[in-house]
Amino acid sequence: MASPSSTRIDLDGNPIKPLTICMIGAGGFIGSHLCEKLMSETSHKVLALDVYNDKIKHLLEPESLPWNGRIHFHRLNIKNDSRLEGLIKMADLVINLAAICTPADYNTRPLDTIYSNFIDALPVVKYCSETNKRLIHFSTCEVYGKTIGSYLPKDSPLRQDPAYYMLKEDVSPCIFGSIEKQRWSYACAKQLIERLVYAEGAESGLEFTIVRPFNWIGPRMDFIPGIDGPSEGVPRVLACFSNNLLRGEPLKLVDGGESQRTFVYIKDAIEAVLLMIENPARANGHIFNVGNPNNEVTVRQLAEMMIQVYSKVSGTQPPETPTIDVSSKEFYGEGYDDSDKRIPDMTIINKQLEWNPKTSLWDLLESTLTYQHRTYAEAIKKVIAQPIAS
Ligand SMILES: NC(=O)c1ccc[n+]([C@@H]2O[C@H](COP(=O)([O-])OP(=O)(O)OC[C@H]3O[C@@H](n4cnc5c(N)ncnc54)[C@H](O)[C@@H]3O)[C@@H](O)[C@H]2O)c1
Ligand SMILES: O=c1ccn([C@@H]2O[C@H](COP(=O)(O)OP(=O)(O)O[C@H]3OC[C@@H](O)[C@H](O)[C@H]3O)[C@@H](O)[C@H]2O)c(=O)[nH]1
Repeated sequence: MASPSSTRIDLDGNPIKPLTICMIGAGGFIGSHLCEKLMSETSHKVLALDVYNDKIKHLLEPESLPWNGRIHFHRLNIKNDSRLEGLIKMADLVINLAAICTPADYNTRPLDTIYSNFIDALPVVKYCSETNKRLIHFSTCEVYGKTIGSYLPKDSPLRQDPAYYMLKEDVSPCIFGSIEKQRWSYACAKQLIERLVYAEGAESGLEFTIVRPFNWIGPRMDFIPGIDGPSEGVPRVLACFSNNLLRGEPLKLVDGGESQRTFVYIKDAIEAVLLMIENPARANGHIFNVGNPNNEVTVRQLAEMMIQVYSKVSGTQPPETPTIDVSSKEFYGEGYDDSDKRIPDMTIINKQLEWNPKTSLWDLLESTLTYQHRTYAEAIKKVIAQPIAS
């Protein structure tokens, strides 16, 4: 690990000046890993904005930590807090991570989803544009929606042709379902804010980078229902399956678990974000896919792998019925729809930032499920042992 005090060098051999970064949504999954990286390996300062700070508490206290004074937490909701503009003005760079980004919310709370991903992000773009601050905005791979190939007949040989499924930033269309499929409220709001950021770049000279994460996973992702989140809450798939494994329940496969995803380890992905932060000349004006095209599985295969890995790291037997099928209507409610397949094209990020992911799916699941077991197994045991209130 590089010492924060040693001068860091960018990809073109120039020394990197310490920055003040205004990170909005710093208390979330990605934000917590990014703060950790910035504190342990760089000299940059972070103004960390969020409604919650549980996931970065270990960085904020005790005062004796080597990065004391380089990270300051500001508890605020960007919807309605006048301090936002002043904090952006204090920074050299703004990173916006704040969003509602759990699929269970997209069709059940579409208004909150659209407001969070579009309306609430507007002032951030506006202040950055007005005060000439560089912006790294977090979008999503969901802006691609479904692949072109998904509209071909099931047995069409063209489905094997990458031209029909590979997702390219500067070429692929954004294909969403009908308006009544409210699943796409999130993707559509993210697409519009991307277009706005891009237009501010074109018309007002905003220096921006847009990140499209492809299923980043790892420790601290979302919550375990009934332990550090609501009992009835539905997090993203890693936390759903972790919860099932911790409780010894079958893993639920939505619509047969046929959808395909590529998963990237959070620590690999954070390396890419650090390259963007420290190489503005190479990152500005670009939209980057950040994912691991080599880690593709169906959701069913992901479940099978997680069952095997969890059994290994916890020393427990897999559940007798390892998986069950549930309909999407039963699991997510009316208006759910899904992306069929998500393989990121890596040409642009390879060329601009020389970044490639390193960690295999098996290895990233092993370290993540070891963390899940250590963090939650005892708490789950206690909850299960409690008599149900009559
Ligand atoms: N994790 C992934 O694989 C993934 C994939 C695609 C896109 N993204 C995008 O990356 C970003 C971060 O995702 P994450 O996985 O860390 O999610 P997360 O939910 O863990 O983090 C988001 C953080 O933003 C905060 N936040 C939300 N609204 C806020 C508001 N109004 N004011 C202040 N803080 C607010 C939340 O409290 C939370 O801590 C999101 O924009 C998401 O859409 C993530
Ligand atoms: O218990 C579960 C949970 C989820 N799933 C399925 O697993 C797949 C992945 O689900 P996730 O919860 O990780 O969410 P998705 O990959 O669909 O979308 C995510 O990707 C990009 C980001 O912008 C967001 O974080 C989120 O929208 C979906 O096909 C979902 O239907 C299950 O089969 N069982």
